[in-house]
Amino acid sequence: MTGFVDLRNVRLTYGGTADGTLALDGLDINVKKGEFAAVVGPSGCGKSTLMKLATGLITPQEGTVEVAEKEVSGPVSIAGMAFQNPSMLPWRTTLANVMLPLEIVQPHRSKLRREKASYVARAEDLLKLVGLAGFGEKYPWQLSGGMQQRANLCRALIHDPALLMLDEPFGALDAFTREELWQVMRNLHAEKGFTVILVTHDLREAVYLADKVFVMSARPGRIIKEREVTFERPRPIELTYENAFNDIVHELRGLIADARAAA
Ligand SMILES: Nc1ncnc2c1ncn2[C@@H]1O[C@H](COP(=O)(O)OP(=O)(O)OP(=O)(O)O)[C@@H](O)[C@H]1O
Repeated sequence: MTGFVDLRNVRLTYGGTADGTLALDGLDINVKKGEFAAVVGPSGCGKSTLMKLATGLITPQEGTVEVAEKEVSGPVSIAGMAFQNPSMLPWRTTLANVMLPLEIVQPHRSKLRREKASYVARAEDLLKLVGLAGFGEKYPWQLSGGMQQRANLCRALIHDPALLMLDEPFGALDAFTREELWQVMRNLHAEKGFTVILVTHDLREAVYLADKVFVMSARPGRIIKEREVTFERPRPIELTYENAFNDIVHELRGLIADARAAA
């Protein structure tokens, strides 16, 4: 069965095939529509490269990349992205930052001027969903790191993407704020039903949020394990202190330790 995001037998070398860096080799990954997938693996194994391939920022030398049953040959407009650094524009209010993609992505770009009020309402609804109701007129530098990352998630979702790509979005936050943001992410996914691929070094984060965790080998990266996580949703944060949860975290930790040792 083809998935919503489907990479097959992908090989990607940076900087020329002869003397470049072979980042991925023989990588297969299949994420179904609406699924929350997490990708974990040793440092430098090619996780961000996988994200760049799935969003069409780079193309592989070998293999195929399909999103929504279409071969990817350029930037994927149905994807929203959020990274570790929210990089909000300091001269724009939070609301104006959240609305930025609408000025770029079609069909919103053409409709923005005419339908401004409904787009503003959409942005305000998103801010409310992540707990930032009333903060739209503040500037990013008036927000805490956790609040900026909440706004960053809104910006990634403002054009209603079918696919959300998250690359270490909670990595720079303290442990408590991170757990709050996990719950925000859990609620957004339940409410909107988009497909998610989350790259993370935090195995607890992967197991808490994902339906399926993909474990990568050391570079050149490929998928060495696909681990289903079947805990009932919505998942309470207390789940992360239960034995069944920690057993999966330890299992993943063991796989990554072995992958590092084999490198
Ligand atoms: N633009 C580039 N040019 C050359 N080499 C690159 C480029 N981007 C990444 N690489 C190399 O490709 C390999 C995979 O990098 P990538 O960033 O995908 O790994 P990662 O798993 O996301 O890393 P980390 O866990 O440290 O965030 C690394 O060896 C990296 O140095």
